[in-house]
Amino acid sequence: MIVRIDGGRLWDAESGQLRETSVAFDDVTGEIVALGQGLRAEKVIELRGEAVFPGFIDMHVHLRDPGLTAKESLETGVQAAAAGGFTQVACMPNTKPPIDSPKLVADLVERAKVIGKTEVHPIACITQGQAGDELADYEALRAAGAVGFSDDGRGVQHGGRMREAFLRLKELGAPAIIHAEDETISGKGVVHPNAARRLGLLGIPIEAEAAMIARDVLLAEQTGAHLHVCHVSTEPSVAVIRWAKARGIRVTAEVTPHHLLLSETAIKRDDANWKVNPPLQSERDREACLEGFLDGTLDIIATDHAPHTPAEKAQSMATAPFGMVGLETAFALLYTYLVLPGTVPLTRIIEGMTSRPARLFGLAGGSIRPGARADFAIVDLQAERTIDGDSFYTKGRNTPFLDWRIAGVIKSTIRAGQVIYEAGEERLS
Ligand SMILES: NC(=O)N[C@@H](CC(=O)O)C(=O)O
Ligand SMILES: [Zn+2]
Repeated sequence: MIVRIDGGRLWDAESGQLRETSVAFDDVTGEIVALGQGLRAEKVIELRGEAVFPGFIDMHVHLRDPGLTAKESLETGVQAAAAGGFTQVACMPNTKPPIDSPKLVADLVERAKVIGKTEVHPIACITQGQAGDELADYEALRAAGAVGFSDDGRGVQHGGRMREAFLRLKELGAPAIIHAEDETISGKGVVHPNAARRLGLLGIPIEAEAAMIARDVLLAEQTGAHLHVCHVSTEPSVAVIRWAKARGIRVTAEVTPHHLLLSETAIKRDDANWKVNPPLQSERDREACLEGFLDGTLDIIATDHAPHTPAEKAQSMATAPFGMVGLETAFALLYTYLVLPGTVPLTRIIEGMTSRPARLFGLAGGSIRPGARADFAIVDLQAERTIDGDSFYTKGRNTPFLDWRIAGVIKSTIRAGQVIYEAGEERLS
């Protein structure tokens, strides 16, 4: 059946504007058929001036399934994703057991299809069991549906092992997605050294991140593999990536909403909702990330959605796990606090959440044009709300953005021509 969306303002990537026009898609093939006025359709979705963006894509989320489902399950994770306007997410393998076998990859893809909400692209382990030693079977994992490889949650500490991984990934044409952290530098630290001093905690020296990025861009240069750097958070990291790109090294990078919006100066007390890895860094680091995102050094936005239970996060920062939830607040936070004040153009945010991740990782979607997959995030940019954990679809409540005012409410999300989220729908469990 041909379905038409009327009354919306469609995102036009070329002009970077919203345009009052219609779009028609086929809900059987799941593809966009045409844009413009007077399109024939058998069904009409009537909007009231909402913005229609390409479905958002998040290349870094933790769905905690299998094994850690007290924090999140595949069901609640993909519902939270859909509620955030995301039609595709890539999930990290630091589950229990870690995603290091083709069966675990295929299971996630299959189960997500059955749930029928956001599409899930598993990222499989670089090393077996994320133990940092024996390499996983990339070919088999890729064949099962892995979109890339990462030991996220930890960096691969052994440079020689990482070099072997790069050689194999180059052969396969798959990206190495790195959590950059030299643990001999970060040690047992939990926050930026300034916050550590204020609160009597252990600090994470900021060079723990850039030191490993420097190692890996050199390995990527020599091996020719695609290196993708997760959650970049410091000024020297941005400088190293900028240098590597200028040199022609195949490196891409992501930045999170929290590292663009918050710095360690905002941490007022020992509250584990503010504990994340890499940590909130200095104001100077935050500004460098913003600049890096604006000039394209940092390619894409990723949430690093990392749910934990309220009990885990009720602990002191010294012992609570690292991580913040982000799927349901990402777009609105960026829109309200970067776009509306004029700091970042809307087009850069949308590109960082749609077309760029699609292009970098060879995914469907990411643009609104005939023949593209009918993936849409439908957003009321005028509507405002206050961030309230009780309204979340994720099981996680761990965010430092509780009570922040935001503009931009996701009204509905469509993936491959199917409505996968409607504001106010019931929670899955
Ligand atoms: N980012 C975090 O603070 N935590 C992540 C791990 C990670 O992405 O490094 C987690 O799995 O909880
Ligand atoms: Zn990480």
